[in-house]
Amino acid sequence: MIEVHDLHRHFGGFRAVDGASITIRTGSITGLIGPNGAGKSTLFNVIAGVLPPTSGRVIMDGEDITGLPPHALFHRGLLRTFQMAHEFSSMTVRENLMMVPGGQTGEVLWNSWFGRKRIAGEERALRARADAVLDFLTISHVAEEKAGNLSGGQKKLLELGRCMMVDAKIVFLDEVGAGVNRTLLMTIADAIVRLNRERGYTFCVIEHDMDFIGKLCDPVIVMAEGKVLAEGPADSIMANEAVVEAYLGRGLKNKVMVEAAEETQLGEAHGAQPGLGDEAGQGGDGRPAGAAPGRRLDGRPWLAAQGDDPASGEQRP
Ligand SMILES: Nc1ncnc2c1ncn2[C@@H]1O[C@H](COP(=O)(O)OP(=O)(O)OP(=O)(O)O)[C@@H](O)[C@H]1O
Repeated sequence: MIEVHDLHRHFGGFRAVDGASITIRTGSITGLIGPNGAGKSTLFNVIAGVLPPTSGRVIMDGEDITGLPPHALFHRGLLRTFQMAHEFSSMTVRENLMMVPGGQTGEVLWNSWFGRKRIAGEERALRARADAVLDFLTISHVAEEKAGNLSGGQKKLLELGRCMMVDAKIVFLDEVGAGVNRTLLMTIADAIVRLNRERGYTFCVIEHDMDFIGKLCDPVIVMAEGKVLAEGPADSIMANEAVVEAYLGRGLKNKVMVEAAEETQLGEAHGAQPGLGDEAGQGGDGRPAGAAPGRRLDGRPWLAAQGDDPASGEQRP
């Protein structure tokens, strides 16, 4: 369990995190949502040791881990992935996975001369583990591909795979769905649920896609202006006036709600089935066909369903 007590992180006079207290229960998939600039990533960075807090405490399983560097947290099984995936682009996908566990015999020059047998044995074991991870994530077909050639969604799966190469206890995922097409988002969601149920991983997930949050996360914690605004099951959070207002402000909220009601009536008339797995096409604004507007509570447009990260023009194998 992670407990965050009255955490502050200020940048000069600006309070990016302003007295946030949260609990991440062991075995949960906890969602962390909030409008842009709410302080979600900063909170992640402080918990994961990327930034020191201005004040406050982070406790993991009863031990104070406040301010420990990322490598120390890594050894305790606490990992954080980033909005932008951090792969070694000129190495293959399998190699990216194989290099995650540290302390390999071959890293020492002396051993590379005199410990060849041991190194070969370790490499075989690592390769087998990497291949099992790729199989679990259903991306075995890209094992030999240079990681730089992967699509945005495949890079996110690779990040998850890196967490699986060590025995992670708790994984902080930052905007796992950003720039990812709906099909791969389903694969990522499925991998998260299986890692949670079958291997006992705890997750804390920042995500703007409310279908994704609603299907995966319990509880959902909402941040606004550096503070925790609300916490609870996804459906009650999405119906929470204060939460919708924090995202939209009252004028825009009313407009979006009227549009959402109209759109729902239209969707029902056409028998549309909104949801994460809806791949029947798209609405004119880029969201999947039948998905109600406002599923992104911040009102930003949906990404195109075809291909990941359309803006980046990334090449996919
Ligand atoms: N290193 C920094 N220096 C100064 N201000 C920062 C720094 N990092 C973040 N901020 C500010 O802190 C606020 C919170 O940023 P943060 O990235 O944590 O928000 P967020 O909720 O993750 O937003 P988003 O959903 O857009 O990623 C923002 O106003 C941001 O500009």
